[in-house]
Amino acid sequence: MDSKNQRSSLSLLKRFIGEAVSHRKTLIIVVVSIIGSALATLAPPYILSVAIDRYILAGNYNRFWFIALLYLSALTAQWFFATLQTFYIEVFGQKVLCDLRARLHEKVLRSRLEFFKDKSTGDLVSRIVNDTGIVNDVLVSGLFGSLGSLLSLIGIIIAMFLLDVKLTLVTLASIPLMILVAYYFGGKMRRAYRETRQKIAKISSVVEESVAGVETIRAFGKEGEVEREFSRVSRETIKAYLRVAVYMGLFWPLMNITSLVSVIIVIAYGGYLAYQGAMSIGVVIAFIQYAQRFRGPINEVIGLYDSLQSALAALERIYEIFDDEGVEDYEGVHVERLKGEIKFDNVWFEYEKGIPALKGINLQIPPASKIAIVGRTGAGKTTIAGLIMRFYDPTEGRVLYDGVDGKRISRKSLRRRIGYVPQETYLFPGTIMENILMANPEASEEDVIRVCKELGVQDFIMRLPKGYNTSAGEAGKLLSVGERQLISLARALLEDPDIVILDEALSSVDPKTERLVQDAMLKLMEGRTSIIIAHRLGITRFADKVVVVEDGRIIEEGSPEELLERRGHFYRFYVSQMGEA
Ligand SMILES: Nc1ncnc2c1ncn2[C@@H]1O[C@H](COP(=O)(O)OP(=O)(O)OP(=O)(O)O)[C@@H](O)[C@H]1O
Repeated sequence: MDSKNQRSSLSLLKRFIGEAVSHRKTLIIVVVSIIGSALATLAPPYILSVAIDRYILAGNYNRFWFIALLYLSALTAQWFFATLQTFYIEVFGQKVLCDLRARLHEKVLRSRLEFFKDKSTGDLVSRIVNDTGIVNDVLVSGLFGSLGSLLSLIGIIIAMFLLDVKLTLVTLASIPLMILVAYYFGGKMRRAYRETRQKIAKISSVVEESVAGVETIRAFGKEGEVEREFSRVSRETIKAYLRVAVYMGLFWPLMNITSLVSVIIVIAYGGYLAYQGAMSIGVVIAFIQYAQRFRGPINEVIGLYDSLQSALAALERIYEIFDDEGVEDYEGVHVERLKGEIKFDNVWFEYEKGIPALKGINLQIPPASKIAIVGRTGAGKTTIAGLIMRFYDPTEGRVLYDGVDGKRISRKSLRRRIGYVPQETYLFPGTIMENILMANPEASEEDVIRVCKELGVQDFIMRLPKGYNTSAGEAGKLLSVGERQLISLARALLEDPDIVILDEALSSVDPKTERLVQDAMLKLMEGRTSIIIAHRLGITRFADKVVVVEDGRIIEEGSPEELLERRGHFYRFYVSQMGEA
């Protein structure tokens, strides 16, 4: 890592810690329990040495109960603080994690749509779920665990020095060996373990892809290839797990043996000193116990160092989302109701710099009028709708609502007044009832039923296994595109908007449902400013005005009759579509 990277990692870490310490109360309990735990670890070996020297070897049994009780209390304290530490580190970690995830999720929901363009869903999910998990494991649990370990290690060394300097120096000679083993074999073990997680993620993604693409896979007869890919990944996973088993098998026994080296040193040298009368047996036994306690902390601290890189990388991916500036602002005046006049005033719009999708659109939509937008694929119809919803703001020019620049109106309140019926209806998790109710928090279940009856949606909802209480997941499988769009229409009607935007479903709908959809659309449009993105031109006969868009420009506009008479672009579209029909 170069120094610039190191500096930015350090600032990321500082920023993270700065945010994490806001959970002050839990943090204080954690710190107290870590200190308590480190101190409590030191006591038992010392008490044992006193018990041996002053009581057992001295034959002083009448007050032995006292030292035994002390020993028991020290063990209890050790247990108590260790439990407290484990639990509260987890509490603290989960609080930080929950916070981080909630903020990330909120940020994603508030991001401008441009933000999603260069990110896959999988990538975002992984940042919000996995990366935050890694950060919590390493930077919260790992860091605190290591802090505790380091504290115990320092405590142990100080206690040993206080007992005997020479024996301490000799015992410490085995520490470099332990560090070497923990670093080399432990590192290999941890890397192998990380690989197993990657392999498992790979298996999940293969399964996910084959479930999502099952129809395409069958249509192209690619089952064999997908199966082979799956078994290849499965075999790699097995190999990765076996590698972990080998390194685990090597590492822990080796670590035990290395720590026994220090014990042997203590027994040999300490025993020699005791034999010469320069040291008591109790102190030798305390040393043996201390020496055995090196192993855990050393492994933990080196483990943290090892996983720090991946945690910092995860932290970087997390803050990349936080620092993306493309957030939708919800500022501006709040509108309760709109008359519904919309005006496009020389509107230009670019998704990508230098490539305009709309090129100087001028369009006047009077209140309660019906406008049909037609044009070839990619002409800019959906973009016009997106600008009315303020999913995007014009690169140049203005969109005015009742004469007020859209940029001055709060997006939330504006959208609340616009009913949007997309081509593909998204059903939220929950029941059909909840799915329609969400459009208007003030509406009751009776309102939903009334609206559904009005739109002629009631019949097919009642045919679902549990009627309105059918889950969206189940309903989604049972309903056709047209029927789902009807639910969307019911939602929009319940919202009682001033402006409606209808993106007609492209997929072929059976004549009966098509009739229902059309009637429902007309009902929704009644008395409201309506913008219909018309793919099938039949619906344009209900429009006051038809606007033909091509390559981001309006190339023709007028009433449907006028345009048919003019025998221009609209006429040619119409004739070719009717001809196909
Ligand atoms: N998110 C986007 N990022 C970049 N370019 C886009 C994006 N969405 C649309 N475009 C481009 O903007 C232009 C207009 O697209 P738009 O979706 O508005 O057309 P449309 O008339 O609605 O087409 P369709 O009938 O296929 O829905 C197209 O050239 C399209 O490639």
